[in-house]
Amino acid sequence: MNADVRAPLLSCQNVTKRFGALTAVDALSFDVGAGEVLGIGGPNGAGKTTLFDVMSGVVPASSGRIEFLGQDITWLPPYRICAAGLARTFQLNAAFDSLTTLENVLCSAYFGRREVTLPKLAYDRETKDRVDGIIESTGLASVRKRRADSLTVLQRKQLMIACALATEPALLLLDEPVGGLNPKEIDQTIDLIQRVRTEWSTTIVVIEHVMRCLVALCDRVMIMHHGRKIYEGSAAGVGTDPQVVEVYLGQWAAHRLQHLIAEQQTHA
Ligand SMILES: Nc1ncnc2c1ncn2[C@@H]1O[C@H](COP(=O)(O)OP(=O)(O)OP(=O)(O)O)[C@@H](O)[C@H]1O
Repeated sequence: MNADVRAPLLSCQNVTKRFGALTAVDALSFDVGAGEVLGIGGPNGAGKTTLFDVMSGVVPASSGRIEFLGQDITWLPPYRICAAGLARTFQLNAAFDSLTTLENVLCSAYFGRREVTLPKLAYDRETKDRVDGIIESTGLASVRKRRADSLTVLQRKQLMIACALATEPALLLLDEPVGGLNPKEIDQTIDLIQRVRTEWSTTIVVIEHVMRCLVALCDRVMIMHHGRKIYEGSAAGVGTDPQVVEVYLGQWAAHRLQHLIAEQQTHA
């Protein structure tokens, strides 16, 4: 798919985030086209999660502008950004531990799209059915009545995706969705993200260190270093970019990535 022909769903222009003297995100500009999957990689501390924090309103930008669906969302609080259709997951578990899987996803469906007043919490039949469908699709049906703090690492990651989907996002930000998972679980999660893209028509930006995940999922990859973009292009080009190999992958991982891409092209 050619991302260039699509109107941008999200546009980041010179986005900067400073923590005191440290510039975690440094005048970063990029677009995300409707329907595409953009992968973000880069060394630890490159500013990837901070970028998600700024995009989702968790921390305010120091400067720059973020447009989503034609609206300036740069200074909006997280709940308004979520209500506008931009949802995210976190590297670490971010569910309500004492609530069940079902209750967590219902809460997201209820609070994610509207400005509602506590303590009112009422779900209509349509919402309940939609939530049941999401729980089924994300692989959580067998644990729908289990408390979140009793779930496995994979299930907790699935729960974060389920909660995000319950807000009906146009854009979903996934922060290391396969971090800490074993190879079989990684395959399951790649399959889930592919289904999120096709079945929910969701545009996705995914931060990941696991290169085979980025290769399997992404139309385009951006690599960050010291808060800046050092590469933007195909996943296939990542392993041959001298600066990316130097500061991030190293020769061994770059070689493995090239091998993986060659294998994928053979089977395509
Ligand atoms: N709240 C904060 N206060 C001060 N410094 C912060 C804060 N959050 C992040 N940083 C710093 O900003 C830089 C970027 O961190 P960030 O977590 O965005 O990197 P990352 O690319 O996501 O790394 P990783 O791959 O390890 O998750 C790091 O130097 C980090 O220590």
